[in-house]
Amino acid sequence: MILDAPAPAGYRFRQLTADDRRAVTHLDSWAFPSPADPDEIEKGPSPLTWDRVVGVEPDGEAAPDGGLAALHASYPFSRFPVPGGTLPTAGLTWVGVHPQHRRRGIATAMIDLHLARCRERGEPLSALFAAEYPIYGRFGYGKAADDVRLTVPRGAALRDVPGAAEHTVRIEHADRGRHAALVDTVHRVAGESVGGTGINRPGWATRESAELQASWWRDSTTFRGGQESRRIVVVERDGEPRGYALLRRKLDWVPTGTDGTVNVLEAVALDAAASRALWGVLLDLDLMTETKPFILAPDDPLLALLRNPRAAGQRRVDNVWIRLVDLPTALAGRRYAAGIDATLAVTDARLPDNAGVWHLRAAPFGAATCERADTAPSEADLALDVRELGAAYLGGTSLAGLAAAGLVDERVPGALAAASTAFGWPVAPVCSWVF
Ligand SMILES: CC(=O)SCCNC(=O)CCNC(=O)[C@H](O)C(C)(C)COP(=O)(O)OP(=O)(O)OC[C@H]1O[C@@H](n2cnc3c(N)ncnc32)[C@H](O)[C@@H]1OP(=O)(O)O
Repeated sequence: MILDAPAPAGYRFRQLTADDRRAVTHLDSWAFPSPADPDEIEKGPSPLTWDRVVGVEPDGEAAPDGGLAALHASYPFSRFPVPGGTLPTAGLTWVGVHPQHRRRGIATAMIDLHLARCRERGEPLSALFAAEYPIYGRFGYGKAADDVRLTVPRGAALRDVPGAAEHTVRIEHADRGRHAALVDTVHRVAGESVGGTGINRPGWATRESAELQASWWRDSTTFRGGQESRRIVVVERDGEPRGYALLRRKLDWVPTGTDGTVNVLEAVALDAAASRALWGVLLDLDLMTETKPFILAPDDPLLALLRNPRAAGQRRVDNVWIRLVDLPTALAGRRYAAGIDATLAVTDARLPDNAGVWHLRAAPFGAATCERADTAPSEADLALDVRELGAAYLGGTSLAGLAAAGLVDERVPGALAAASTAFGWPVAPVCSWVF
Protein backbone atom coordinates (compact mmCIF):
# COMPACT_ATOMS: atom_id res chain seq x y z
CA MET A 1 0.00 0.00 0.00
CA ILE A 2 1.23 3.47 -0.86
CA LEU A 3 2.89 5.33 2.01
CA ASP A 4 5.47 7.43 0.22
CA ALA A 5 3.08 10.33 -0.42
CA PRO A 6 4.60 13.60 0.72
CA ALA A 7 3.96 14.50 4.36
CA PRO A 8 4.40 18.13 5.48
CA ALA A 9 7.98 19.10 6.34
CA GLY A 10 9.00 17.70 9.73
CA TYR A 11 6.54 14.75 9.64
CA ARG A 12 6.37 11.26 8.19
CA PHE A 13 3.62 8.72 7.60
CA ARG A 14 3.68 5.33 9.29
CA GLN A 15 1.46 2.30 8.69
CA LEU A 16 -0.01 1.46 12.10
CA THR A 17 -0.81 -1.97 13.51
CA ALA A 18 -2.78 -3.35 16.42
CA ASP A 19 0.36 -2.82 18.52
CA ASP A 20 -0.23 0.92 18.14
CA ARG A 21 -3.63 0.78 19.85
CA ARG A 22 -2.46 2.84 22.82
CA ALA A 23 -0.98 5.61 20.67
CA VAL A 24 -4.13 5.67 18.53
CA THR A 25 -6.42 5.90 21.55
CA HIS A 26 -4.39 8.73 23.03
CA LEU A 27 -4.21 10.69 19.79
CA ASP A 28 -7.93 10.21 19.30
CA SER A 29 -8.64 11.57 22.78
CA TRP A 30 -6.65 14.69 21.87
CA ALA A 31 -8.55 15.16 18.61
CA PHE A 32 -11.99 14.33 20.09
CA PRO A 33 -12.11 15.35 23.76
CA SER A 34 -14.14 12.88 25.81
CA PRO A 35 -14.65 12.20 29.52
CA ALA A 36 -13.74 8.55 28.85
CA ASP A 37 -10.31 7.55 30.09
CA PRO A 38 -8.13 6.32 27.17
CA ASP A 39 -7.05 3.35 29.31
CA GLU A 40 -10.73 2.41 29.75
CA ILE A 41 -11.37 2.75 25.99
CA GLU A 42 -8.42 0.49 25.27
CA LYS A 43 -10.05 -2.36 27.20
CA GLY A 44 -12.80 -2.67 24.59
CA PRO A 45 -12.61 -3.89 20.99
CA SER A 46 -11.38 -1.40 18.40
CA PRO A 47 -13.55 -0.84 15.30
CA LEU A 48 -10.43 -0.28 13.17
CA THR A 49 -9.18 -2.52 10.38
CA TRP A 50 -5.49 -2.03 11.03
CA ASP A 51 -4.10 -2.20 7.50
CA ARG A 52 -6.26 0.88 6.84
CA VAL A 53 -4.86 2.97 9.70
CA VAL A 54 -2.04 5.42 9.02
CA GLY A 55 -0.31 7.56 11.60
CA VAL A 56 1.73 10.75 11.26
CA GLU A 57 4.80 11.08 13.44
CA PRO A 58 7.00 14.13 13.97
CA ASP A 59 10.56 13.65 12.76
CA GLY A 60 13.09 13.34 15.54
CA GLU A 61 12.09 12.82 19.14
CA ALA A 62 8.87 10.92 19.78
CA ALA A 63 6.12 12.83 21.60
CA PRO A 64 4.52 11.34 24.76
CA ASP A 65 1.73 8.72 24.68
CA GLY A 66 3.00 6.93 21.58
CA GLY A 67 4.23 9.92 19.66
CA LEU A 68 1.51 10.40 17.03
CA ALA A 69 0.84 13.87 15.67
CA ALA A 70 -2.15 12.65 13.65
CA LEU A 71 -3.90 9.64 12.20
CA HIS A 72 -6.62 8.63 9.78
CA ALA A 73 -8.30 5.36 8.92
CA SER A 74 -11.02 3.95 6.71
CA TYR A 75 -13.65 1.28 7.07
CA PRO A 76 -13.96 -1.30 4.29
CA PHE A 77 -17.39 -1.17 2.66
CA SER A 78 -17.15 -3.73 -0.14
CA ARG A 79 -20.88 -3.35 -0.92
CA PHE A 80 -21.66 0.33 -0.28
CA PRO A 81 -25.17 1.04 -1.61
CA VAL A 82 -25.37 3.49 -4.51
CA PRO A 83 -28.52 4.09 -6.57
CA GLY A 84 -29.52 0.70 -7.96
CA GLY A 85 -26.38 -1.19 -6.90
CA THR A 86 -23.29 -1.30 -4.71
CA LEU A 87 -19.65 -0.23 -5.12
CA PRO A 88 -16.50 -0.81 -3.05
CA THR A 89 -16.10 2.27 -0.89
CA ALA A 90 -13.66 3.50 1.75
CA GLY A 91 -15.40 5.02 4.75
CA LEU A 92 -12.94 7.71 5.83
CA THR A 93 -12.90 7.96 9.62
CA TRP A 94 -10.84 8.76 12.70
CA VAL A 95 -9.26 11.79 10.98
CA GLY A 96 -7.55 13.57 13.84
CA VAL A 97 -4.62 15.94 14.34
CA HIS A 98 -3.18 16.70 17.77
CA PRO A 99 -4.03 20.36 18.64
CA GLN A 100 -0.32 21.19 18.82
CA HIS A 101 0.18 20.12 15.20
CA ARG A 102 -2.94 21.48 13.52
CA ARG A 103 -3.08 23.90 10.56
CA ARG A 104 0.24 22.78 9.13
CA GLY A 105 -1.24 20.81 6.26
CA ILE A 106 -1.26 17.40 7.97
CA ALA A 107 -4.95 16.66 7.31
CA THR A 108 -4.52 17.75 3.69
CA ALA A 109 -1.59 15.36 3.24
CA MET A 110 -3.50 12.55 4.97
CA ILE A 111 -6.49 12.94 2.67
CA ASP A 112 -4.30 12.97 -0.43
CA LEU A 113 -2.75 9.73 0.83
CA HIS A 114 -6.20 8.31 1.61
CA LEU A 115 -7.40 9.03 -1.94
CA ALA A 116 -4.25 7.46 -3.43
CA ARG A 117 -4.77 4.34 -1.32
CA CYS A 118 -8.44 4.15 -2.32
CA ARG A 119 -7.31 4.05 -5.95
CA GLU A 120 -4.74 1.40 -5.20
CA ARG A 121 -7.40 -0.75 -3.49
CA GLY A 122 -9.84 -0.25 -6.37
CA GLU A 123 -12.37 1.75 -4.35
CA PRO A 124 -14.02 4.26 -6.68
CA LEU A 125 -15.77 6.10 -3.83
CA SER A 126 -14.96 7.44 -0.42
CA ALA A 127 -17.71 8.26 2.08
CA LEU A 128 -17.62 9.95 5.46
CA PHE A 129 -19.51 11.65 8.27
CA ALA A 130 -18.10 15.13 8.83
CA ALA A 131 -17.27 16.16 12.41
CA GLU A 132 -17.57 19.77 11.25
CA TYR A 133 -19.37 20.78 8.09
CA PRO A 134 -16.71 23.11 6.60
CA ILE A 135 -13.83 20.61 6.63
CA TYR A 136 -14.32 18.33 3.62
CA GLY A 137 -15.67 20.32 0.67
CA ARG A 138 -12.15 21.53 -0.13
CA PHE A 139 -11.09 17.90 -0.58
CA GLY A 140 -13.80 17.21 -3.18
CA TYR A 141 -16.38 15.62 -0.85
CA GLY A 142 -19.98 16.73 -1.37
CA LYS A 143 -22.76 16.49 1.20
CA ALA A 144 -24.78 13.67 -0.36
CA ALA A 145 -27.47 12.90 2.24
CA ASP A 146 -29.42 14.42 5.09
CA ASP A 147 -31.08 12.75 8.02
CA VAL A 148 -33.91 13.91 10.21
CA ARG A 149 -33.79 14.26 13.99
CA LEU A 150 -37.10 14.27 15.88
CA THR A 151 -38.41 14.55 19.42
CA VAL A 152 -41.74 12.77 19.42
CA PRO A 153 -44.07 13.33 22.39
CA ARG A 154 -45.13 10.16 24.18
CA GLY A 155 -48.35 8.76 22.84
CA ALA A 156 -48.16 10.73 19.56
CA ALA A 157 -50.95 9.47 17.31
CA LEU A 158 -50.05 7.30 14.32
CA ARG A 159 -52.10 6.44 11.24
CA ASP A 160 -53.31 2.87 11.09
CA VAL A 161 -51.67 0.30 8.82
CA PRO A 162 -53.49 -2.96 8.04
CA GLY A 163 -51.62 -5.91 9.49
CA ALA A 164 -49.77 -3.96 12.18
CA ALA A 165 -51.74 -5.65 14.95
CA GLU A 166 -50.68 -9.07 13.67
CA HIS A 167 -47.13 -8.55 14.97
CA THR A 168 -45.82 -9.87 18.23
CA VAL A 169 -43.30 -7.84 20.19
CA ARG A 170 -40.21 -8.90 22.14
CA ILE A 171 -38.41 -6.38 24.38
CA GLU A 172 -35.04 -7.67 25.54
CA HIS A 173 -31.54 -6.77 26.63
CA ALA A 174 -29.57 -6.31 23.39
CA ASP A 175 -27.01 -9.05 23.11
CA ARG A 176 -24.58 -9.71 20.28
CA GLY A 177 -24.84 -13.50 20.46
CA ARG A 178 -28.61 -13.45 20.50
CA HIS A 179 -29.39 -10.53 18.18
CA ALA A 180 -26.50 -9.78 15.80
CA ALA A 181 -27.69 -12.08 13.01
CA LEU A 182 -31.25 -10.77 13.27
CA VAL A 183 -30.12 -7.13 13.24
CA ASP A 184 -27.75 -7.68 10.31
CA THR A 185 -30.32 -9.50 8.21
CA VAL A 186 -33.18 -7.07 8.79
CA HIS A 187 -30.84 -4.09 8.30
CA ARG A 188 -29.46 -5.45 5.01
CA VAL A 189 -32.83 -6.45 3.57
CA ALA A 190 -34.39 -3.12 4.59
CA GLY A 191 -31.63 -1.31 2.66
CA GLU A 192 -32.00 -3.48 -0.44
CA SER A 193 -35.78 -3.07 -0.65
CA VAL A 194 -37.05 -0.04 1.24
CA GLY A 195 -40.42 -0.83 2.82
CA GLY A 196 -40.62 -3.85 0.50
CA THR A 197 -40.70 -1.63 -2.63
CA GLY A 198 -37.75 -3.33 -4.33
CA ILE A 199 -35.93 0.03 -4.49
CA ASN A 200 -32.62 0.24 -2.61
CA ARG A 201 -31.53 2.98 -0.23
CA PRO A 202 -28.22 4.61 -1.29
CA GLY A 203 -25.79 5.25 1.56
CA TRP A 204 -27.24 2.45 3.72
CA ALA A 205 -23.83 1.02 4.69
CA THR A 206 -23.71 -2.26 6.56
CA ARG A 207 -21.28 -2.93 9.39
CA GLU A 208 -19.26 -5.35 7.28
CA SER A 209 -16.00 -5.89 9.09
CA ALA A 210 -15.56 -8.18 12.10
CA GLU A 211 -13.96 -5.23 13.92
CA LEU A 212 -16.95 -2.95 13.33
CA GLN A 213 -19.29 -5.71 14.45
CA ALA A 214 -17.41 -6.24 17.71
CA SER A 215 -17.24 -2.55 18.44
CA TRP A 216 -20.91 -1.90 17.51
CA TRP A 217 -22.13 -4.39 20.10
CA ARG A 218 -19.93 -3.06 22.87
CA ASP A 219 -22.06 -1.60 25.67
CA SER A 220 -19.60 -0.17 28.18
CA THR A 221 -21.04 2.00 30.99
CA THR A 222 -18.36 4.58 30.07
CA PHE A 223 -20.23 5.56 26.91
CA ARG A 224 -23.83 5.48 28.18
CA GLY A 225 -24.05 9.06 29.43
CA GLY A 226 -26.38 8.18 32.29
CA GLN A 227 -28.64 6.01 30.17
CA GLU A 228 -29.55 2.39 30.72
CA SER A 229 -27.84 -0.50 28.95
CA ARG A 230 -28.86 -1.16 25.35
CA ARG A 231 -32.27 -2.76 24.79
CA ILE A 232 -33.84 -4.16 21.67
CA VAL A 233 -37.45 -4.22 20.51
CA VAL A 234 -38.13 -6.90 17.89
CA VAL A 235 -41.42 -7.09 15.98
CA GLU A 236 -42.24 -10.46 14.43
CA ARG A 237 -44.94 -11.75 12.15
CA ASP A 238 -45.63 -15.48 11.88
CA GLY A 239 -42.48 -16.02 13.95
CA GLU A 240 -40.24 -14.07 11.51
CA PRO A 241 -38.46 -10.84 12.54
CA ARG A 242 -39.85 -7.93 10.50
CA GLY A 243 -38.24 -5.02 12.34
CA TYR A 244 -36.14 -4.00 15.32
CA ALA A 245 -35.12 -0.95 17.30
CA LEU A 246 -32.06 -0.56 19.50
CA LEU A 247 -32.66 1.90 22.32
CA ARG A 248 -31.67 3.22 25.70
CA ARG A 249 -34.08 4.87 28.14
CA LYS A 250 -33.13 7.65 30.53
CA LEU A 251 -35.30 8.47 33.50
CA ASP A 252 -35.28 11.58 35.70
CA TRP A 253 -37.55 11.97 38.70
CA VAL A 254 -38.86 15.53 38.84
CA PRO A 255 -41.26 17.24 41.31
CA THR A 256 -44.15 16.83 38.87
CA GLY A 257 -43.52 13.13 38.29
CA THR A 258 -41.15 11.57 35.80
CA ASP A 259 -39.24 12.89 32.85
CA GLY A 260 -38.00 10.07 30.65
CA THR A 261 -36.50 9.89 27.18
CA VAL A 262 -36.38 6.91 24.85
CA ASN A 263 -33.20 7.34 22.79
CA VAL A 264 -33.58 5.18 19.70
CA LEU A 265 -30.18 4.29 18.24
CA GLU A 266 -31.49 2.56 15.14
CA ALA A 267 -35.03 1.59 14.07
CA VAL A 268 -35.46 -0.56 10.98
CA ALA A 269 -38.54 -2.29 9.55
CA LEU A 270 -39.18 -4.31 6.41
CA ASP A 271 -42.65 -3.00 5.56
CA ALA A 272 -45.26 -0.45 6.60
CA ALA A 273 -47.11 -2.75 8.99
CA ALA A 274 -43.90 -3.69 10.83
CA SER A 275 -42.93 -0.04 10.99
CA ARG A 276 -46.32 0.88 12.50
CA ALA A 277 -46.03 -1.95 15.03
CA LEU A 278 -42.49 -0.92 16.00
CA TRP A 279 -43.21 2.78 16.47
CA GLY A 280 -46.39 1.96 18.34
CA VAL A 281 -44.15 0.41 21.01
CA LEU A 282 -41.40 3.04 20.92
CA LEU A 283 -43.82 5.94 21.39
CA ASP A 284 -45.63 4.45 24.36
CA LEU A 285 -43.18 3.25 26.98
CA ASP A 286 -44.12 3.82 30.62
CA LEU A 287 -42.52 6.70 32.58
CA MET A 288 -41.24 8.26 29.35
CA THR A 289 -42.20 11.73 28.07
CA GLU A 290 -40.59 11.66 24.65
CA THR A 291 -38.92 9.44 22.06
CA LYS A 292 -35.84 10.60 20.16
CA PRO A 293 -34.90 8.60 17.06
CA PHE A 294 -31.21 9.37 16.45
CA ILE A 295 -31.08 9.13 12.65
CA LEU A 296 -34.05 8.81 10.32
CA ALA A 297 -34.16 9.01 6.55
CA PRO A 298 -36.08 12.10 5.40
CA ASP A 299 -38.63 9.68 3.89
CA ASP A 300 -38.76 7.26 6.84
CA PRO A 301 -42.30 5.84 7.22
CA LEU A 302 -42.56 7.34 10.72
CA LEU A 303 -42.86 10.81 9.19
CA ALA A 304 -45.81 9.70 7.09
CA LEU A 305 -47.40 7.70 9.91
CA LEU A 306 -47.33 10.49 12.52
CA ARG A 307 -50.66 12.33 12.48
CA ASN A 308 -48.85 15.52 13.51
CA PRO A 309 -45.20 15.35 12.44
CA ARG A 310 -44.86 19.10 12.98
CA ALA A 311 -45.17 18.50 16.74
CA ALA A 312 -42.02 16.37 16.57
CA GLY A 313 -39.89 19.43 15.74
CA GLN A 314 -38.04 18.11 12.71
CA ARG A 315 -34.42 19.08 12.19
CA ARG A 316 -32.30 18.09 9.17
CA VAL A 317 -28.64 17.26 9.68
CA ASP A 318 -25.99 16.39 7.10
CA ASN A 319 -25.50 12.64 6.91
CA VAL A 320 -23.13 10.93 4.45
CA TRP A 321 -20.64 12.86 2.30
CA ILE A 322 -19.33 11.34 -0.94
CA ARG A 323 -16.08 11.78 -2.88
CA LEU A 324 -15.76 10.34 -6.38
CA VAL A 325 -12.26 8.84 -6.42
CA ASP A 326 -12.48 7.08 -9.77
CA LEU A 327 -15.04 9.16 -11.64
CA PRO A 328 -15.86 6.96 -14.65
CA THR A 329 -16.18 3.80 -12.52
CA ALA A 330 -18.35 5.65 -10.02
CA LEU A 331 -20.67 7.21 -12.60
CA ALA A 332 -21.02 3.95 -14.55
CA GLY A 333 -21.52 2.03 -11.30
CA ARG A 334 -24.88 3.52 -10.33
CA ARG A 335 -28.30 3.50 -12.02
CA TYR A 336 -30.24 6.56 -13.11
CA ALA A 337 -33.91 7.36 -12.56
CA ALA A 338 -34.33 8.51 -16.18
CA GLY A 339 -32.43 8.03 -19.41
CA ILE A 340 -29.38 10.23 -19.75
CA ASP A 341 -27.03 11.01 -22.63
CA ALA A 342 -24.99 13.98 -21.53
CA THR A 343 -21.49 15.39 -21.47
CA LEU A 344 -20.17 16.69 -18.16
CA ALA A 345 -17.18 19.04 -17.90
CA VAL A 346 -15.70 18.25 -14.50
CA THR A 347 -13.02 20.03 -12.48
CA ASP A 348 -11.06 18.21 -9.77
CA ALA A 349 -8.13 20.03 -8.19
CA ARG A 350 -6.89 17.03 -6.16
CA LEU A 351 -7.36 14.15 -8.62
CA PRO A 352 -6.61 15.52 -12.11
CA ASP A 353 -7.47 12.13 -13.72
CA ASN A 354 -11.09 12.87 -12.92
CA ALA A 355 -11.01 16.26 -14.62
CA GLY A 356 -12.15 16.79 -18.21
CA VAL A 357 -15.25 16.08 -20.22
CA TRP A 358 -17.11 12.82 -19.64
CA HIS A 359 -19.87 11.28 -21.73
CA LEU A 360 -22.46 9.61 -19.49
CA ARG A 361 -25.10 7.38 -21.04
CA ALA A 362 -27.74 5.25 -19.31
CA ALA A 363 -31.17 3.82 -19.91
CA PRO A 364 -33.77 4.47 -17.19
CA PHE A 365 -32.86 2.19 -14.24
CA GLY A 366 -30.53 0.29 -16.59
CA ALA A 367 -26.79 -0.08 -17.06
CA ALA A 368 -24.66 3.04 -17.56
CA THR A 369 -21.42 3.87 -19.36
CA CYS A 370 -19.07 6.77 -18.76
CA GLU A 371 -16.28 7.53 -21.20
CA ARG A 372 -13.95 10.39 -21.88
CA ALA A 373 -15.47 12.67 -24.51
CA ASP A 374 -13.71 14.49 -27.27
CA THR A 375 -15.67 17.66 -26.53
CA ALA A 376 -14.36 21.04 -25.45
CA PRO A 377 -15.41 21.90 -21.87
CA SER A 378 -17.16 25.01 -23.18
CA GLU A 379 -19.38 22.78 -25.34
CA ALA A 380 -20.28 20.19 -22.71
CA ASP A 381 -23.91 19.97 -21.61
CA LEU A 382 -23.12 20.75 -17.96
CA ALA A 383 -20.05 21.95 -16.07
CA LEU A 384 -19.45 21.28 -12.39
CA ASP A 385 -16.81 20.47 -9.81
CA VAL A 386 -16.31 16.93 -8.49
CA ARG A 387 -17.63 18.16 -5.15
CA GLU A 388 -21.06 18.86 -6.67
CA LEU A 389 -20.99 15.50 -8.43
CA GLY A 390 -20.39 13.89 -5.02
CA ALA A 391 -23.33 15.83 -3.56
CA ALA A 392 -25.66 14.62 -6.35
CA TYR A 393 -24.23 11.10 -6.59
CA LEU A 394 -26.56 9.27 -4.19
CA GLY A 395 -29.65 10.93 -5.65
CA GLY A 396 -30.41 13.09 -2.62
CA THR A 397 -29.21 16.49 -3.89
CA SER A 398 -30.72 18.01 -7.01
CA LEU A 399 -28.37 19.20 -9.75
CA ALA A 400 -31.00 21.85 -10.56
CA GLY A 401 -30.85 23.08 -6.97
CA LEU A 402 -27.06 23.27 -7.19
CA ALA A 403 -27.38 25.11 -10.52
CA ALA A 404 -29.73 27.62 -8.90
CA ALA A 405 -26.97 28.26 -6.36
CA GLY A 406 -24.47 28.81 -9.19
CA LEU A 407 -22.62 25.55 -8.53
CA VAL A 408 -23.58 23.73 -11.75
CA ASP A 409 -23.43 25.48 -15.12
CA GLU A 410 -25.91 24.47 -17.82
CA ARG A 411 -24.20 25.07 -21.16
CA VAL A 412 -26.77 23.44 -23.44
CA PRO A 413 -30.39 24.49 -22.77
CA GLY A 414 -32.53 21.62 -21.48
CA ALA A 415 -29.59 19.54 -20.30
CA LEU A 416 -29.99 20.50 -16.66
CA ALA A 417 -33.60 19.35 -16.24
CA ALA A 418 -32.86 16.02 -17.90
CA ALA A 419 -29.66 15.35 -15.95
CA SER A 420 -31.16 16.49 -12.66
CA THR A 421 -34.06 14.05 -13.08
CA ALA A 422 -31.72 11.21 -14.06
CA PHE A 423 -29.37 11.77 -11.09
CA GLY A 424 -32.31 11.61 -8.66
CA TRP A 425 -33.52 8.42 -6.97
CA PRO A 426 -36.99 7.42 -5.72
CA VAL A 427 -35.71 6.74 -2.20
CA ALA A 428 -33.74 9.26 -0.12
CA PRO A 429 -30.14 8.31 0.68
CA VAL A 430 -29.15 7.88 4.31
CA CYS A 431 -26.84 5.86 6.53
CA SER A 432 -28.52 4.67 9.72
CA TRP A 433 -25.38 4.81 11.87
CA VAL A 434 -22.40 7.15 12.17
CA PHE A 435 -19.05 5.85 11.02
C1 LIG B 1 -14.26 11.79 8.58
C2 LIG B 1 -13.77 12.21 9.93
O1 LIG B 1 -12.99 11.55 10.52
S1 LIG B 1 -14.38 13.70 10.59
C3 LIG B 1 -13.30 14.07 11.91
C4 LIG B 1 -12.44 15.29 11.67
N1 LIG B 1 -11.63 15.51 12.86
C5 LIG B 1 -11.93 16.39 13.84
O2 LIG B 1 -12.88 17.15 13.73
C6 LIG B 1 -11.05 16.36 15.07
C7 LIG B 1 -10.58 17.75 15.48
N2 LIG B 1 -9.91 18.46 14.40
C8 LIG B 1 -8.73 18.06 13.90
O3 LIG B 1 -8.16 17.05 14.30
C9 LIG B 1 -8.09 18.91 12.81
O4 LIG B 1 -8.38 20.25 13.09
C10 LIG B 1 -8.59 18.58 11.38
C11 LIG B 1 -8.33 17.12 11.09
C12 LIG B 1 -10.06 18.88 11.19
C13 LIG B 1 -7.81 19.46 10.39
O5 LIG B 1 -6.43 19.13 10.50
P1 LIG B 1 -5.28 20.15 10.06
O6 LIG B 1 -4.03 19.38 9.91
O7 LIG B 1 -5.28 21.31 10.96
O8 LIG B 1 -5.81 20.60 8.62
P2 LIG B 1 -4.90 21.31 7.48
O9 LIG B 1 -3.78 22.05 8.11
O10 LIG B 1 -4.55 20.33 6.44
O11 LIG B 1 -5.98 22.34 6.92
C14 LIG B 1 -6.38 22.40 5.57
C15 LIG B 1 -7.37 23.49 5.39
O12 LIG B 1 -8.59 23.14 6.04
C16 LIG B 1 -8.99 24.17 6.94
N3 LIG B 1 -9.61 23.53 8.09
C17 LIG B 1 -9.07 22.56 8.84
N4 LIG B 1 -9.91 22.22 9.82
C18 LIG B 1 -11.00 22.99 9.68
C19 LIG B 1 -12.20 23.09 10.41
N5 LIG B 1 -12.43 22.34 11.50
N6 LIG B 1 -13.12 23.99 10.01
C20 LIG B 1 -12.87 24.76 8.91
N7 LIG B 1 -11.73 24.69 8.18
C21 LIG B 1 -10.80 23.82 8.58
C22 LIG B 1 -7.71 24.88 7.29
O13 LIG B 1 -7.95 26.19 7.73
C23 LIG B 1 -6.96 24.83 5.99
O14 LIG B 1 -7.47 25.83 5.14
P3 LIG B 1 -6.54 26.58 4.04
O15 LIG B 1 -6.07 25.49 3.11
O16 LIG B 1 -7.47 27.56 3.42
O17 LIG B 1 -5.42 27.17 4.83
